[in-house]
Amino acid sequence: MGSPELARTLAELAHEIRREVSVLIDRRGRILSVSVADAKAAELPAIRAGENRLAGYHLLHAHPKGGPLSKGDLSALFLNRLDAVSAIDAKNEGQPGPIYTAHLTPPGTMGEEEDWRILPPVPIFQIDDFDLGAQVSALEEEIARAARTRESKKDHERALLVQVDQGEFDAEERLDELVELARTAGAEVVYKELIFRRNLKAGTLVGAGKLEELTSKAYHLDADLLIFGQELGAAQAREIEAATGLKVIDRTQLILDIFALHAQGVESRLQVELAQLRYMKPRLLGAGAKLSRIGGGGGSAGAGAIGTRGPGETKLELDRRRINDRLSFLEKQLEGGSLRREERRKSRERNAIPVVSIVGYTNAGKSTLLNSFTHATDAPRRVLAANKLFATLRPTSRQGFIEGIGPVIFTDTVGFIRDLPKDLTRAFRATLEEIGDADVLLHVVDAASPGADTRLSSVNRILEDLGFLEMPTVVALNKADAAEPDLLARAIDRMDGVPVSALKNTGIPELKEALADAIGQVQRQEMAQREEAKEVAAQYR
Ligand SMILES: Nc1nc2c(ncn2[C@@H]2O[C@H](COP(=O)(O)OP(=O)(O)OP(=O)(O)O)[C@@H](O)[C@H]2O)c(=O)[nH]1
Ligand SMILES: [Mg+2]
Repeated sequence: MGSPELARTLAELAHEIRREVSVLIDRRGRILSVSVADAKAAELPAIRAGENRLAGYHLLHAHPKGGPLSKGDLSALFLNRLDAVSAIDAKNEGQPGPIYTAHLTPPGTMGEEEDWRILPPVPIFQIDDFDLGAQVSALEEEIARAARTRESKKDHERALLVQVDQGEFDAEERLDELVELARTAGAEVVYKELIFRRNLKAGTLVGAGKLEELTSKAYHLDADLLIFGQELGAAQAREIEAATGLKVIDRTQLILDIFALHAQGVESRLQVELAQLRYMKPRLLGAGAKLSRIGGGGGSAGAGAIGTRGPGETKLELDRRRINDRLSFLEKQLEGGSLRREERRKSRERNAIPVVSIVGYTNAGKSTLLNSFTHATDAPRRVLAANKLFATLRPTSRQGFIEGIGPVIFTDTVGFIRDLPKDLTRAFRATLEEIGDADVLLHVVDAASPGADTRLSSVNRILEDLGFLEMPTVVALNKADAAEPDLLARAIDRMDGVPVSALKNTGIPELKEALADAIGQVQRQEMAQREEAKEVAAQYR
């Protein structure tokens, strides 16, 4: 690890020019570079992406001010996966003082100790005594072993989740929702954190120090995916990737990904692809830069990696030159779709059979309720209901029956979510507009999970955007079986809803009664309007 002569020369030089001096030494003792800079700014070769090894270099440097290893030295060690970093104390007129050395600790040791181990300082003449080589090979062996275990058990990408709390009242809920989204996308959440920050940092959102902490967490928890609950700008995502070496995606990408996984039918696939391309387009510009991935497990960039999935079997086409062509093709295709829908709408006799649109937050139990309404508990009539977000993407209609009304068509719709990505709202607008064809809306609320009120208002906000807030609406407080009784009682009061359990089939008759009332009212109104029109017509005859 360098010779006493080299150490002495460095100390003299640092003292003379009053700057830090660094040299990079490879494992055969050859000096690769010399820089007048501290460890963080020293010139270092790029890390070999995806390799489960150390960099193979030892950074030796002299501090004119003296003292042990600084925070900057240690993070340079960590972030660059150096074999070791050493600092020579040069404050004594260029006479080299003790040498401080640190090397990394093996991954998976979080909580027990730091990311690095600082060895006891040694006087310069003992510099040849330590066998850094043995230390380093032991460490590399351990890193490789961890990587092998990881490869063998890895069917899920392991992810760190970060939600920035800017003082929103529902920050905690947002983090929980992010966990659900990540889980639905097939990630294994190994760490989550709510980071309080009133002001976001332009480049890194959470600041360089926090990113370092997260990099360290990822190293020890063997994760290579970092998911942000905030939308990241293209430049921001790249900066965070560069700083952490992790694959970085945001909530929007995660949602797009889930939609891509669940999209069924030609039209939803086109809609999802359109939304994905619109979102990806600015992010592909300038994304050619090679990223170093610390701890990257090799396979993670393969087929089906989170954040790169396309709808159905098609992998998301990332060729920038073809994006524009594809975008206009998709837009044209979807335009055709909405025209066809328009015609269908016109040709259909205006609701000879009343239509109830089931709307609500994702995972509220809309599909389960549809099944329970239409007694479709057996395949193949059963609609997919699953404890995953956005299980339903395509509107499905089933005929049911309501006492006093007769046959009724129930339509299941795509679930809503707070801050639905703009591109997705746009893409699904045509689908969502079908909600407006209904006579009555059935708004399903999950009354058993915390935050029912916020979810109810998020849904109402989207309905308002679509112009459907004024439609006659019945609120169902679902999952009554799992709800805290007094919380449920309060929710009934506040939201004026009917408690039901779609799963246990309780409260269904009462809910149908409420729907019958609402439909009856709509029918009476329509009847009155028709009568009025007839009278007006009669006057002019
Ligand atoms: N305990 C309980 N769980 C329910 C009830 N209704 C639905 N669930 C569960 O909630 C989860 C979501 O149900 P879905 O019917 O798929 O919800 P959804 O609203 O259609 O969801 P998306 O289509 O993803 O928007 C499933 O795991 C259901 O089993 C209920 O009354 N009680
Ligand atoms: Mg559903």
